[in-house]
Amino acid sequence: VAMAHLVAGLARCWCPSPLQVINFPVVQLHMSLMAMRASQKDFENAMNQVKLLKKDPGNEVKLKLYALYKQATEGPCNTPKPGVFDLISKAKWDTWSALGSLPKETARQNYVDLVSSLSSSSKSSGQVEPGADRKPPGYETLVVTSEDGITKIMLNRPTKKNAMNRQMYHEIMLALEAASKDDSRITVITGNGDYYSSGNDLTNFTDMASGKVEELAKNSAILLRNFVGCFIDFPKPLVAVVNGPAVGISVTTLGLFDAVYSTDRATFHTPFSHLGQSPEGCSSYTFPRIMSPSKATEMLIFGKKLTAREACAQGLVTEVFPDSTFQKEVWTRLKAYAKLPPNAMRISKEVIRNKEKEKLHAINAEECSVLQERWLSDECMNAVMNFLSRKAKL
Ligand SMILES: CCCCC/C=C/CC(=O)SCCNC(=O)CCNC(=O)[C@H](O)C(C)(C)COP(=O)(O)OP(=O)(O)OC[C@H]1O[C@@H](n2cnc3c(N)ncnc32)[C@H](O)[C@@H]1OP(=O)(O)O
Repeated sequence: VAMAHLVAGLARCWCPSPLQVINFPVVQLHMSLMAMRASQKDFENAMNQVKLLKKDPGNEVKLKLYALYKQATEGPCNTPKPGVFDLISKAKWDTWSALGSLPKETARQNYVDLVSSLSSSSKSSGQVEPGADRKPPGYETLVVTSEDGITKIMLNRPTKKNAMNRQMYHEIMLALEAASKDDSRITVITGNGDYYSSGNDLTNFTDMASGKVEELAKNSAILLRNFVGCFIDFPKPLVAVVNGPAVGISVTTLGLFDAVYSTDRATFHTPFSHLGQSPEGCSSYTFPRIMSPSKATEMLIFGKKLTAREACAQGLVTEVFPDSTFQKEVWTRLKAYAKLPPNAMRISKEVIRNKEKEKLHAINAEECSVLQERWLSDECMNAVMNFLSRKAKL
């Protein structure tokens, strides 16, 4: 349901008309192509053409259209930043704000050009296909359940070792938002299959090899910042049930959980240097504090892989359990914890987290902006290409 809300919300946000719907009638489109300087009339035409697009252009394009429309009509973003859990408004605000001081005329031209490119790639057959672009409700990359006072968010791409693709980042944010408001007392993140998660899905970077790499890097940095922001702000006790090896962002974000229970089969590593990347998930701040600066360096710079017992000795993991009894022991304990008074748990978390919330958000912003540059480096692109061409296992 939350996913449906986001999709519907974004479907509304890219076009000024409140009547905009997700399905588009199939209509032959007539374009004012390649106008060097878009007039107000061109702009109005483009707004009308947007409503006639046959194919849903996807959320990123809709956000871009929204931002360009706002910039063209109102100028630079001048509204207060929405809260981190107001996902749709925040995504819209971020995209508009990213346009900086782009002149109104240029934004108008870019809007017209973008609509033009969408329209020319939109096939027209003269028939309406009801429901063709409608997404089914629910999560595609997660299984989310709630019982015994515990909401369990299970990463569910076991054949890809639960690598986090863009869809999964968005769905985790939505699931956390929903869990923050449901009547559960504890929220758990775990993985399906033999891995907790192999971290960022490296195919997220495939598009960087072609076309608008700067734009993709910028959008990825915004997505990452919002994603990590949800962990910083999550108001209830958040527990990781680490059912197997964890890599990259699935390790760094552990520093933002309230407890981390691990099977003795799990390993933990962050191969950032191997990938030409740099730390994220606030790990540049949390890891040196949790471990010691030099132990954090071994992980974050040299990519040292820790066993579960080593990670526990370093303070990253709360407790390690034998794999054979892991699930039974952990869930028995969590069910007992979930009987504790919910308000007391929430308030205690608030007292602990509030001391450094602002700092964590600042660290998150800085890490994302450094990464945005890193993603464009040869070191990063070569490492990703190596993985995708199966030359290297990390
Ligand atoms: C929006 C952008 C935000 C960016 C945030 C940045 C985060 C930084 C990080 O997270 S860095 C960490 C990135 N992760 C990795 O580098 C891990 C890469 N994967 C591996 O090294 C290995 O796959 C493995 C060690 C995790 C597992 O090896 P194993 O041999 O046991 O299994 P396979 O390699 O055969 O994997 C099975 C299939 O899963 C696919 N896969 C696994 N991990 C990833 C991944 N991270 N990205 C994309 N795909 C992944 C793998 O390709 C296999 O798929 P196939 O069966 O179709 O070949």
